[in-house]
Amino acid sequence: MVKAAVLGASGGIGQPLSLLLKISPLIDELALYDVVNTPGVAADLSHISSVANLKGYLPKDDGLEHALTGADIVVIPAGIPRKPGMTRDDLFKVNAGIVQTLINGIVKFCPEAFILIISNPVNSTVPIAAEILQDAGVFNPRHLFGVTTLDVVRAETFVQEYSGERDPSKAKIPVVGGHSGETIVPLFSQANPALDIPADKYDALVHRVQFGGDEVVAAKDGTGSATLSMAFAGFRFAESVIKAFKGEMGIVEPTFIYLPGVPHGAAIAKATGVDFFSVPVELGADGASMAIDILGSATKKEKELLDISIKGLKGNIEKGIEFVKNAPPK
Ligand SMILES: NC(=O)c1ccc[n+]([C@@H]2O[C@H](COP(=O)([O-])OP(=O)(O)OC[C@H]3O[C@@H](n4cnc5c(N)ncnc54)[C@H](O)[C@@H]3O)[C@@H](O)[C@H]2O)c1
Ligand SMILES: O=C(O)C[C@H](O)C(=O)O
Repeated sequence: MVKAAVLGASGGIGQPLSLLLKISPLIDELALYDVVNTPGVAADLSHISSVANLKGYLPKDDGLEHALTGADIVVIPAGIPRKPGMTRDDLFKVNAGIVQTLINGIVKFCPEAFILIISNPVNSTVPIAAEILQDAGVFNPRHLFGVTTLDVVRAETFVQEYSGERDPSKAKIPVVGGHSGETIVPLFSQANPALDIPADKYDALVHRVQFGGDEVVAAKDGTGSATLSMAFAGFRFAESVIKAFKGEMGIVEPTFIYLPGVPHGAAIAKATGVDFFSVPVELGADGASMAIDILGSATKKEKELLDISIKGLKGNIEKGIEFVKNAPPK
């Protein structure tokens, strides 16, 4: 039996993500929580003739407690999205508090669940979650993931003309670092199968992966950011976590983790100087079973990109940790 919960289930990401989870045969029970509209979203999705038994919850009547109790996996797309002209860091003020509230709920009602954080800025919201879980004495770094799969999905899509794959997802391209602008680093040199990117196209391709989110924000013209592609990416990552939990071997996904708490991660933390970083991670029944160090094989150009990424990430991570340290005592 697998129970999944979506927090922020009525939103632009939450609704299509909940649809994908509802039709997945891997999930037996699905709980949808949001501060608004979950009765309608749940009523609608509950008519779909698929395996998952689905219920919607609001904050009233202990909704968060009911949504989270017994959950094996919690996916969090709650929080405000960007508008043109904003950075993901501009979302911190509002979203840090939302993530704090929801992680406090997880501490109380399902501290052993896998936690998948989509809410931006991921570079800071994941450290916020880690710090809260740590303070509560329930932090299992193998169970906490910042979802950076959309960066991988974009890289696969944008290199299709060079990968020659009819199905772009067949090209495995590790994307490492963080999830905002220059902290995102596609390692095209590590693609499998190998790519032949013309030298004069390389910089534009890297830039497109790093700033793909801005393309969508601009096109949506003030009405939000990526929702449908993110639902696809969030579902792909959640499905990988669940498949590994159920015993499937050999699943590897890049994800933003607390490196010192995951086997083989401490060496990467030492080499980069940051504790939180997205790297390819082997998933197992207990979550992140091993961080895979591919940074040493990066090209000179990729190492320059990594240096820029690390510089940016340090401030984002520190900001998340400080937020929890300075939070008023509960
Ligand atoms: N990690 C990524 O790659 C990635 C990609 C796209 C978007 N995002 C981020 O995901 C977040 C959500 O984006 P969206 O487009 O779905 O936004 P949205 O505004 O459409 O939906 C957010 C939902 O969160 C709900 N919410 C707010 N506070 C809540 C709380 N305390 N508890 C439960 N639910 C709450 C809202 O009611 C709303 O339904 C944003 O922060 C966005 O930047 C991340
Ligand atoms: O760009 C955004 O703000 C949303 C998301 O992080 C994305 O990469 O599309």
